[in-house]
Amino acid sequence: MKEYIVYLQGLLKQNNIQFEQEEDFAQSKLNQINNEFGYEHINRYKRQMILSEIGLTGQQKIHLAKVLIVGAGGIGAPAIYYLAGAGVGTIGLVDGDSVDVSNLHRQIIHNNDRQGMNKCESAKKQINQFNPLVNVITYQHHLSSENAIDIFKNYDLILDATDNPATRYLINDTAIYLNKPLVSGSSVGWEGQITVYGMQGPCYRCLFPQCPKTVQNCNEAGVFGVMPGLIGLIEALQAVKIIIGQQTLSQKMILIDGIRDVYKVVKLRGQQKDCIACQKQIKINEYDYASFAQTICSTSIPFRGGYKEIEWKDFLQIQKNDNVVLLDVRPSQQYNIIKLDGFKNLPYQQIDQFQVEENKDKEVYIMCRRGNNSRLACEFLKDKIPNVYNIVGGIDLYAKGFDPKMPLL
Ligand SMILES: Nc1ncnc2c1ncn2[C@@H]1O[C@H](COP(=O)(O)OP(=O)(O)OP(=O)(O)O)[C@@H](O)[C@H]1O
Ligand SMILES: [Zn+2]
Repeated sequence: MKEYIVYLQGLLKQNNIQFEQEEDFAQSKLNQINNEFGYEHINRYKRQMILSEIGLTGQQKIHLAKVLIVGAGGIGAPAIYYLAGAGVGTIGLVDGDSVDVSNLHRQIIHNNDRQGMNKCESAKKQINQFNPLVNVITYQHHLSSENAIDIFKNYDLILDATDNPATRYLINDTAIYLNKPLVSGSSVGWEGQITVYGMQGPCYRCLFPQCPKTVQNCNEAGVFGVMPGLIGLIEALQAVKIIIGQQTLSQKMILIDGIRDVYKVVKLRGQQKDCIACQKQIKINEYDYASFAQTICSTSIPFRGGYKEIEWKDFLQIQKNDNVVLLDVRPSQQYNIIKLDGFKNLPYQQIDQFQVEENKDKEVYIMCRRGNNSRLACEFLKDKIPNVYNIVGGIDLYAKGFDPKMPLL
């Protein structure tokens, strides 16, 4: 009982809730637990309950905990699974996206039959079968500055399992504003990183007051499914350790390089006195997160002239003879997976290797994935070759207009 009261007092303090009679509150929680927590729970969780760090009290804390997971994608999927397996009593899920077949190599809580279904709904269906003792609450829309506080305030701790910097700052600011511990991870390519914000340590803004320019959230980067999987698992581990009062990754970060097998724990700098999130100087519902965290991928290259542009429908009418050169400037990995007849590959990064002398009297048509790098390639060649054309919209637009079944990479 005494241990419970201390734990509950901690929770109340964390959430800035003042209760006159904390003992009464603790007693009512205990009653709730006594009514809810029985043989069924012990049978299911006994293999972890016999661990000295968990025990009956720890398992009951886990049962009482309310954990919010934002994003039911690559990181969220294993986090949801393992937190439900561990017996977290209430799990909230926020995601407005629906299941796509290209998600399934990593988002293992979804399945083939649930393509097109909202991801929270799909995850809830899975958890209901997997562990019916868990109450899953779904928010089937994206988190925004308008709804974040209202959702977060119902939970004890937050997991960031999203993939874009604007949402990362929004989640950080809201969790810090409400004094909720935040477990935050990200993964791209073969890499992943994870830490815990708040809890007297730094927050995301303490570390990155300006949005890092290298942050990418575009699906262009590619990801090996195990990497977000690992990060999601460690997020679940951190969440449970916060609940049972064990040491966590606060002020530390795990960095994983899966292709080189490098696993590092680095120390982070502490909370910053001038951090506007930690100082609670941000009006979350008025803050423009999209402009603050504009990403490289969201920018599109404008047409600045000096070369010509052509639409696919006109390009397809052109006689392809020896005087016509077709260039695909996408990365070679993408070209090797899917290509259009007649196009040769020269990745944009190597455009300076284009044989100008050999081709300067020809018509050169350039395409890429969406029409941005091809514009840059045209800009590079426009003073060297008089007839350079950018094919507007790249192969994505071709697929949409002329071959709807073609996979978009
Ligand atoms: N503001 C937000 N609120 C809730 N969920 C979000 C928000 N922003 C992103 N997400 C979700 O976070 C998840 C991130 O998952 P993941 O990184 O695996 O990428 P994805 O968007 O599912 O896939 P892909 O990038 O291949 O299209 C997605 O399900 C996405 O919908
Ligand atoms: Zn901060």
